[in-house]
Amino acid sequence: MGAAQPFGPRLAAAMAEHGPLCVGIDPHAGLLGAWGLPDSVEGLERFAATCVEAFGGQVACVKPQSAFFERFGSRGVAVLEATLAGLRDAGTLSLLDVKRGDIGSTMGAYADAYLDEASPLRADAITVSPYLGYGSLRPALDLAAATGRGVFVLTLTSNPEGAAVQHARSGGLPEPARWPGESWRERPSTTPRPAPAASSAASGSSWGRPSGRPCPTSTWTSRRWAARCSLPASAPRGHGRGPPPGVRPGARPGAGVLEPGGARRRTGRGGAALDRPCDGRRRAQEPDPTQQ
Ligand SMILES: O=c1ccn([C@@H]2O[C@H](COP(=O)(O)O)[C@@H](O)[C@H]2O)c(=O)[nH]1
Repeated sequence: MGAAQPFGPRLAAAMAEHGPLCVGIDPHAGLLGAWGLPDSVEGLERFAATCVEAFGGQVACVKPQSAFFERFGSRGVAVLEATLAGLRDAGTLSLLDVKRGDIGSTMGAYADAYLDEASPLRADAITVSPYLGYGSLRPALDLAAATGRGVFVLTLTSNPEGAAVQHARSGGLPEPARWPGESWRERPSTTPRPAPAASSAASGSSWGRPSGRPCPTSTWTSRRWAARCSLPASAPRGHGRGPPPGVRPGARPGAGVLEPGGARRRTGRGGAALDRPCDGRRRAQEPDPTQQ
């Protein structure tokens, strides 16, 4: 594989032509019903085909949610294949929302399923979950880079339950990935601060976070998109060239338990000590346990 144009410039071009809108296809039972369609594979097929016809060639990107196709089994997955093919034929970028994340050969198989040029379920980009560690995503990141596809890594999601994990803080051992520059502004100056350029190059991070926005929202998601797409084509993009921002190179992962209520419990030597979940506003007010 070689000459595929990277996804970033392709998305930037699509947005320049059609605007920043990414249309989600989420055919849940209620929506099918509202369209006067049965909650069946036939209804799904009709809904998805209408979306392809309506949005193909009109918007920068379409995001089918895989779960709403998978719930109908192999026939639903066949509709998803047809939907992705229809978008391809229309020249519209597809972002398949599958939120996959696993380790080793399993992650490799997910990558093959969605990012390989020969796969019937290939999309222009997918969503992945970094819960098993950003490095576990490497098979997807590498294949995407090789085939000119994109990988959107979940960081902050819009659901309220996400904060317990996504905003958990470590006790000085490897921390959850942070937005470049986010935590360092809040911390005392004794905290080591990586040089911004080195940090972003090492992490391959390409997201930008608007400052002063403590809570994730759906609107926020589209801002991240815009920030990502406005980066120059030469900027490193999520290829796992190093630890994420806020994680020291060479830092060891370890085990830790997040107790109900947020109390911290170490689970052994080198354990990553997650303490309490918090939202951004509380975090700014609370003392930082790593500085005590
Ligand atoms: O943080 C999030 C939240 C939702 N999604 C996906 O988007 C659609 C629905 O979003 P709404 O906010 O309900 O309109 C669905 O496919 C979710 O899985 C997401 O990707 N990230």
